[in-house]
Amino acid sequence: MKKRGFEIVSKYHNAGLHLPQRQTIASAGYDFECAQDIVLPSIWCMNFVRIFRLIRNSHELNERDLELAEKVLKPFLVPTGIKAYMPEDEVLILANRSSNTYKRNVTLPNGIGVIDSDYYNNEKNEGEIYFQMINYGVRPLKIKKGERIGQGIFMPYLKADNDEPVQRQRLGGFGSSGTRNEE
Ligand SMILES: O=c1ccn([C@H]2C[C@H](O)[C@@H](COP(=O)(O)OP(=O)(O)OP(=O)(O)O)O2)c(=O)[nH]1
Ligand SMILES: [Mg+2]
Repeated sequence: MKKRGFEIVSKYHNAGLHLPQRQTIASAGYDFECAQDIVLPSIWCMNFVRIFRLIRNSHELNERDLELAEKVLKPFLVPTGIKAYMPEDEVLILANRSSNTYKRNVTLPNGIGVIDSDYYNNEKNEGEIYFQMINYGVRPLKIKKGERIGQGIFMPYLKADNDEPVQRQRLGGFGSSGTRNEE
C-alpha cells in the first residue's frame, strides 16, 4: 500500500528524471535533482551595475533600474519535476544542502520549504515541488539537469488543542491559501 513517496509530474514523464534518493544508509534527506538546465543569476550583479551607474552619472535610481533589480533579487524557483505524497499528519521539509552554501553560494531565502500533504496533485500545478533559491555569489551559476540541488525530509507534525483549519481545500502553492489583506 502507498504511504509516502515521490512521483514524477506528468509534464516531465518523458524527460528521464530520477526520483529523489537518499545517498547513504542513514541519510535523513532525499536528494532532489534539478529538472532542467538553468542559470541562477547572481543577486550582486545588478547591485554592481547600479553602483557603477550611480558613480558615473550620479543620477538617482529610476523606475527601470528598480524593476531590473527586483527581477534579479527575486528568488528563482528551481523546478524538480517531482511531487510527494504522504499521510495527512506528515510534512516534507525542504532543506538546503550544506555544499550549496559552502561551495556554490546558494541559499534558500525561505529558510526551509514546507511541502504540505494537500499540495500533492493540486489543480494548479499537480503538486510540483520547487526549491526557492538565491545565488549570493558574484557569478551566475549554471545548474545542469540532474544535478542535486537540495534535500527533502519527511516529518510528522503536531496539532494544537481545538484545531480548526480555516480552509479545507488547498488550491496551489506560494500564496494560494491567502484570504486576508496582508497576503
Ligand atoms: O520551498 C517551497 C515551499 C513551498 N512549496 C509548495 C508546497 C507547499 O505546500 C505550498 C505552500 O507553501 P507555504 O505554505 O510555505 O507557502 P504560502 O505562502 O503559505 O502559500 P499557500 O497560501 O499556498 O499555503 O507551496 C514549494 O514547492 N517549495
Ligand atoms: Mg501556507
